[in-house]
Amino acid sequence: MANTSIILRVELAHDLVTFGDVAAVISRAGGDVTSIDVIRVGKESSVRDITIDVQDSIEAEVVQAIKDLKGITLINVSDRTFLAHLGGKISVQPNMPIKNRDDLSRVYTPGVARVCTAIQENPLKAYSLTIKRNTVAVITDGTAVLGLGDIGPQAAAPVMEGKAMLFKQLAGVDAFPICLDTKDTEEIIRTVKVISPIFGGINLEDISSPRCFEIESRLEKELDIPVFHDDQHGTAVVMMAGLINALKVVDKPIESIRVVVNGIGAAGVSVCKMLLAAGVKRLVPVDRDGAIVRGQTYDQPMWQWLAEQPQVEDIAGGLDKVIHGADVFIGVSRAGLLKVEHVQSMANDAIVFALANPQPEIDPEIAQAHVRVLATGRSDYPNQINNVLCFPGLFRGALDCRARRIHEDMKLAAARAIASVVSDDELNELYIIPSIFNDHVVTNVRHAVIEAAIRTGVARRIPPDFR
Ligand SMILES: NC(=O)C1=CN([C@@H]2O[C@H](COP(=O)(O)OP(=O)(O)OC[C@H]3O[C@@H](n4cnc5c(N)ncnc54)[C@H](O)[C@@H]3O)[C@@H](O)[C@H]2O)C=CC1
Ligand SMILES: CC(=O)C(=O)O
Ligand SMILES: [Mg+2]
Repeated sequence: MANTSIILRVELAHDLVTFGDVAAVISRAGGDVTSIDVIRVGKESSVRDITIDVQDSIEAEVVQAIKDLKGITLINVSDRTFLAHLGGKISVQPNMPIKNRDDLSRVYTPGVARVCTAIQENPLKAYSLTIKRNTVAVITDGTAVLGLGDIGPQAAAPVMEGKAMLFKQLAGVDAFPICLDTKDTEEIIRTVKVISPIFGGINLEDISSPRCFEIESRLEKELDIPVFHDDQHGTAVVMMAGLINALKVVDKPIESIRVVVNGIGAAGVSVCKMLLAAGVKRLVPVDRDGAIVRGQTYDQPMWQWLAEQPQVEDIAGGLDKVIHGADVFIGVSRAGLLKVEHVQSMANDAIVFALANPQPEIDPEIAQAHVRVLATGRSDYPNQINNVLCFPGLFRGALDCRARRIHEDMKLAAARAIASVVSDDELNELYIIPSIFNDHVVTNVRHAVIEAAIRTGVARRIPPDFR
């Protein structure tokens, strides 16, 4: 269950109620008081801010319990998550102050004109004389935002701003959120192309499938900067890192396992591709109409591609049937689709990655007792498999070596680099994947990505630490 932190500003009438009464009511209703600030103390009443940790599902009950208390006036309720979003989460900062006319004439007209001309004569100079070398566009159309679905470009913005914050804080990359008010594939492709000159890379985000496949592959062909759909490949990379380590915990070789992937959308297709590239021999992709069966025909080109792969089983049926005997379940679908009976029917030492956000395919509290290794996309449980472990270091590496593109070798190298952050001594059921706050993650991913880019000839620059 998700917890939230709320701040209640209350006035207490001293002759009717004490703070002890208030704390007792909060505790009985299921909240935890984490701090109290005294705002004003008068003879007859006092005003305090009470910060309370509470599960989302009972927030309203806790607030109501306080309202019902005699002698209490509830002045305001603020939610710390909403407070953190006030005014947006990022801003643009100049790299130097403009203090006088001399500065002005250098950073702006007339001085700037000479720099413009230099770039016109040699476009590669854009990398040294503009923000291009360190700037990534985070582009969405708002059609598959987290597990919330098609909520539109404006509502998608807080997620894109969050990604931009993570890019900057974790890897020093300047990322800019761009929320497009169109769902038309051709219009999205054209828009991204025409805004691309200022960017060193394109991170596509939360664009629903199957349009995301066409959009990404066309942009990859038509642009000379890396284009990376994070929900596809970032997820697959981090899933792979977790699986490498989870398989060590259960001591099963990757060639022997049977894997069910639920939800063959953006993330699911890339997860399947990466599993095949890593050596999985028995794969069952499942979407809302049941398993994608080897040899059958599908309208969706990526499903058709999967149905042509020899490692995909020719078993038909829903999750109820195909999950029997599976060693690994990977969910990139929707909340609550994996039932406890499903997990109980899996092979011994089952591995379950329930990655749907914000609510996983199964409640971790319920699943834990029936599996050997459990991971979710959430930060409030152990083993968080989230693409944030990948995209900052991956783009840091791609920008530093001015990679033309990000290909499969670079992704697999990133997966291995993330997995390697957890040493064999540390590895256990509850620690298969490092924390995003582990400094080695970005450093190792960057290094592995640059190495793979140089080895495969897509790097246009050798960074100083590789010379
Ligand atoms: N933990 C992580 O890092 C990440 C998690 N995700 C999560 O994975 C989920 C899917 O994301 P995307 O692939 O971007 O979305 P998407 O919309 O492209 O794909 C979702 C797929 O699930 C399928 N689906 C819906 N109901 C189903 C059912 N009853 N049984 C089987 N499949 C069903 C849909 O038909 C679709 O193909 C979301 O919850 C998202 O938040 C996505 C990216 C990263
Ligand atoms: C984490 C992420 O990118 C998603 O859930 O869509
Ligand atoms: Mg996403």
